[in-house]
Amino acid sequence: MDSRTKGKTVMEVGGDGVAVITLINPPVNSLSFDVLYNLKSNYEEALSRNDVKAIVITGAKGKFSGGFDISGFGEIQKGTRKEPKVGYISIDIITDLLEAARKPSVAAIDGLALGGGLELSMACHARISTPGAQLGLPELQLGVIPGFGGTQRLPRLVGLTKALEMILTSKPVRAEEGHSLGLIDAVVPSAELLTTARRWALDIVERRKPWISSLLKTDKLPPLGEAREILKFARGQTRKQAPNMKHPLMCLDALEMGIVSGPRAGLEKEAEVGSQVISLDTTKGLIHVFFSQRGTAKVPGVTDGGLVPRKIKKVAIIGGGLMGSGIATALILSNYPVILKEVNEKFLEAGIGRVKANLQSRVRKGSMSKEKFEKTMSLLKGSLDYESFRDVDMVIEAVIENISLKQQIFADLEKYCPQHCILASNTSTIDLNKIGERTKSQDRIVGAHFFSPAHVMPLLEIVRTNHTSAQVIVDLLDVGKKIKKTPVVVGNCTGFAVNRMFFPYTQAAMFLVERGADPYLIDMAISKFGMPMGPFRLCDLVGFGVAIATATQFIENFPERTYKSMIIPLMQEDKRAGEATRKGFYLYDDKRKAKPDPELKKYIEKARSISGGNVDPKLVKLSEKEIIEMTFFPVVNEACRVFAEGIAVKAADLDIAAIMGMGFPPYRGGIMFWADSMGSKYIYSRLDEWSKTYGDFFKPCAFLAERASKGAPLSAPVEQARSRL
Ligand SMILES: CCCCCCCCC[C@H](O)CC(=O)SCCNC(=O)CCNC(=O)[C@H](O)C(C)(C)COP(=O)(O)OP(=O)(O)OC[C@H]1O[C@@H](n2cnc3c(N)ncnc32)[C@H](O)[C@@H]1OP(=O)(O)O
Ligand SMILES: NC(=O)c1ccc[n+]([C@@H]2O[C@H](COP(=O)([O-])OP(=O)(O)OC[C@H]3O[C@@H](n4cnc5c(N)ncnc54)[C@H](O)[C@@H]3O)[C@@H](O)[C@H]2O)c1
Repeated sequence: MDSRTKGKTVMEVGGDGVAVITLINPPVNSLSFDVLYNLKSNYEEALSRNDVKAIVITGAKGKFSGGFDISGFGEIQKGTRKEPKVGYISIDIITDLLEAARKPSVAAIDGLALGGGLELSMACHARISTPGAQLGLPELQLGVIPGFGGTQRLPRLVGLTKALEMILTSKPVRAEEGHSLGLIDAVVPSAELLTTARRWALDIVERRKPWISSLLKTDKLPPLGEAREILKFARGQTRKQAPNMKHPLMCLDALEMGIVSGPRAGLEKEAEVGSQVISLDTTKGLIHVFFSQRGTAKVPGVTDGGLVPRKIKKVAIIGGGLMGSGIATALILSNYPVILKEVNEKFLEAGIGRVKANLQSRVRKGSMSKEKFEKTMSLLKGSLDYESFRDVDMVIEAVIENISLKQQIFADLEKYCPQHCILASNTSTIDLNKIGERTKSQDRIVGAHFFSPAHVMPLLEIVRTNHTSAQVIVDLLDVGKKIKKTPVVVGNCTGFAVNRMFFPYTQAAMFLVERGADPYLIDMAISKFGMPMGPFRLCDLVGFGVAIATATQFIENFPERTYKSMIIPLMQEDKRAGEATRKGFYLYDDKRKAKPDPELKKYIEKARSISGGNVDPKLVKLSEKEIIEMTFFPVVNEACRVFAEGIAVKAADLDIAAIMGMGFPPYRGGIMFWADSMGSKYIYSRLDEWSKTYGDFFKPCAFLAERASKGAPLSAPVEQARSRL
């Protein structure tokens, strides 16, 4: 393959008169412009050759196609590639050349047919797949819309309601479901895929099988009035669930146009809005997130050295509390045998009970069978001592946040565990060097920082000290992948990356209410911005015990930039400690529904008198934009410090850490991406102004000042910073 081209297709014509065109663009046979233009040439040749009666399209190496090459969108956004004429691929090539051809085509689908891949197959006259195939239109997840006719053909093949479900949720279906929906014509074993597809294609030629153009089907479409009602409902749901995004509604416009005015008009609308969505900021953010998420596992100096992950056969977890039980759940769900150690029978039973409850909730929801539950639980063994640790390959310590206890545990682990065993801690704040101080095993000590609930939250911060070996990082990256977490490798410091970014967020919110802003309006503005909840609701959820423990770490380690608010400690004194006590910033009913509490004022006023601050009329009347900036610019400031210190190697890692660890809205691209959309100069100037009025909590860091002075993006690589990785 020419190194300048991205992928190709090859065509082989068999003695049976079937031309097999294979999509080749590893690793997922994405449809790059090169692949698409090659496909067009192959097709034209197949149509012009007298020895070709029918065509089969398939993908190389067990994958049909993962869809349009997503980097192509980036090229168009950056202007490094000229956008083809609107509708050129979907109408001129896929519809008028392929689907309307006078020779039939069959898609032979193995592995995956996603996005443009599934759309290409839907333009074929039949689809044969293997049992494991995944079929879906996940485009909305990327900020784009199905743009190769998917908005028109999918409803005609599977019905409007199912098509809307598949498109709006971005979730794929398996082959069997695809078959029962009418998306797939036959499911056959892998070894029979091509022969069946060839035969099917010839059967169409010989009229033994129907020659179906999906675009012309109408039997699955509801009557117009009903279709309009269904679409109206879908629009309402979409507005509620994705209020800050335009592209899902634009996608519905294309669907509706096809139903109301016919498929050709629908295709034209799809092409028109498909082209418009590419330049939306939310689309840029989501595409950035797609690649950044995959980039987190690429750690310079670690993953580029040819190291192969060692097999982790057995894991031990110390502490079966909230975190330990969640981590154990995540591991056994991915078939790792786990030993859970606790301090006594009662706590052990409680820990195992929590794991059981985590799995039972899946059984109740129907996502796990009873047999699978039993089998998964059988991977978990309890222990009250270290005897069974003699053959474990990794230990994850998850006991309470107490340095001397953790130090003792690591010293014990060194005695009982084999020499190769990875010694990981789930600490959220403590310096790992301190934890390993009483051992000689610094090279195998690492942080495995899960987020609560550990079996649900997708992020795993892998914390590396100066001594942690590259092999240990590679091993943990592999475990992370196997338990379906997105790992972000960070350096060792108080709070690592996520908690360091989180802290100024809640602190800024406390500062604002002490100076007169309304906490409930702050929460509302931040939810509207796209966070799952505002900082006050979050503090209630986490519990004030954890909030105070974290604050203490920050006050000790970063005193110069910590805003010391007494609101939470004052409430804690009155035994209102958040949602668990039914009282915090909000009051909670039996159903955990939160409602504002007029008594909160009392605590705010008392905290204000302790801190000596005054109500500031400007802060009482903040606009939503100002609330967002005053809470998130301090986060950007801290993210800049984390980046400059080399705690994160890439700004994009902080974007993923913020999205997956803090709930930052993915369509804003992550904290650094969002900051760059506003510009370093603007952020610097705002922080600088606030720091002059309100103090050092807002003071812009040197990195931000430097980038602002050059007008440089915050996400540009740090050349000079001494990377800790
Ligand atoms: C204005 C006119 C422009 C032209 C018209 C455009 C119209 C577009 C029409 C079309 O409807 C749009 C699309 O098709 S958008 C793409 C839709 N497809 C997807 O969203 C699938 C995305 N990929 C995945 O979900 C997963 O990668 C996977 C396919 C399920 C595989 O998962 P797995 O865990 O095995 O591997 P990963 O680590 O995720 O990926 C491996 C590497 O492959 C890269 N990659 C995956 N998919 C694509 C893709 N579609 N385009 C480009 N690259 C892709 C991924 O980045 C990984 O790369 P590495 O370098 O990290 O190895
Ligand atoms: N709670 C969170 O949201 C969260 C998030 C990320 C990380 N963390 C970190 O995870 C760790 C655990 O937190 P948690 O919330 O699960 O605490 P927890 O109090 O719920 O659980 C701790 C458990 O450790 C057990 N334990 C104590 N000493 C032990 C010993 N010597 N051997 C075995 N078990 C022992 C206790 O009996 C208890 O069940 C802490 O370091 C915390 O900072 C917590």
